[in-house]
Amino acid sequence: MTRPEDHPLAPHGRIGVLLINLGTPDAPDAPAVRRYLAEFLSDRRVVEIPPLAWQPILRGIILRTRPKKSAHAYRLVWTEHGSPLAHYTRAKAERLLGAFGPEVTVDWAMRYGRPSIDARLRALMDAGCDRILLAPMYPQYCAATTATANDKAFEVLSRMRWQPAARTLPPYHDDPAYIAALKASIEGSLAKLDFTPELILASFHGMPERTLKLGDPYHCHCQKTARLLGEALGREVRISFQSRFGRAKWLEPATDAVLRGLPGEAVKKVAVVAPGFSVDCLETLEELAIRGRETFLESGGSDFAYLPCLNDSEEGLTLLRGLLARELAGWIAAS
Ligand SMILES: C=CC1=C(C)c2cc3[nH]c(cc4nc(cc5[nH]c(cc1n2)c(C)c5CCC(=O)O)C(CCC(=O)O)=C4C)c(C)c3C=C
Ligand SMILES: [Fe+2]
Ligand SMILES: [Fe+2]
Repeated sequence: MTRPEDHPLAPHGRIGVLLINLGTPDAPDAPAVRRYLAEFLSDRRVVEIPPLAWQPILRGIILRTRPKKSAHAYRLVWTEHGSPLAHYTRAKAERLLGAFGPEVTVDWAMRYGRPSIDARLRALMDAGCDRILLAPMYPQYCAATTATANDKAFEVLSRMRWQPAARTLPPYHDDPAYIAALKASIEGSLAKLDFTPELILASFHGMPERTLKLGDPYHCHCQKTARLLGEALGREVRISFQSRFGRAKWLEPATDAVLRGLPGEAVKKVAVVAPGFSVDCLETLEELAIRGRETFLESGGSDFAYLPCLNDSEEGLTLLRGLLARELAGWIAAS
């Protein structure tokens, strides 16, 4: 492995930024989804059941039944560039290359699946980086997302004799720049609709309710984002939680139940947004834009729109540039 002092392009060391997202299967078929789910659902930050009790359920039931069903859902959203989650995450990294000057390189990795955090951290070091900003792509902190991404990166570093310096991007759920980016993106999308929604529903990924009682700030972060977004837009933004998994009680209200109930409250026209997802993925494009629409229209709604995530839009990139520049400021000034 090349070390900073012998890298031909970077005699004084370079700075790396690693955008980290959740991960996604390599292909929309059952074997690839099974490999992905086996890694994801074996993470003790995600499923907090002791492995002796959980692994038999995971291997015996879930990994036998879910991959086929999920692969079908993935096929509905798969693009010519592959999985939307990977495509947009890569696009963000590519479009940020050069944004912080010649000393800073930007790369991307996935917590589960490929490209792995291990491989991309080593690639950054091979390119001469001796300072690395780890940037989990989650506005709201959650142990099941933010913490496990950082854990994995530090686990990789823990095996190195000579580590780079590392820091992590904090959550940005209430950052004015994030709220402003959401507002601009949502207003742009609303302007293109051929109907006027009576309500904006902000759907966040769910979590077991127990994690709230154990002190995870995720639920509070989501509530604050939704409140600030409503204030910025000057209209009601209702919150809900999607993607329930397993039998435990999850955060409520559930997105599908809210969509089913809205027409009964005389809300017939709805726009759904997913501010917790930095990029569109299975959970937004299939669960919200396809199944959510069906649920709402079958329940008596007349008009439904799913508004896209920030993805690699100008608003999204301006936000990310600002967030990352703030973390890099000390390093760039010093190097
Ligand atoms: C115990 C199970 C799960 C917890 C806890 C969980 C938390 C959580 N997840 C995200 C973001 C994403 N999840 C995605 C897919 C997905 N999530 C779970 C389960 C839990 N998530 C499963 C089983 C799956 C796979 C799909 C399926 O079989 O239903 C994705 C999309 C990935 C993609 O490839 O597009 C995202 C993104 C957050 C933010 C979160 C906690 C806050
Ligand atoms: Fe999830
Ligand atoms: Fe889902």
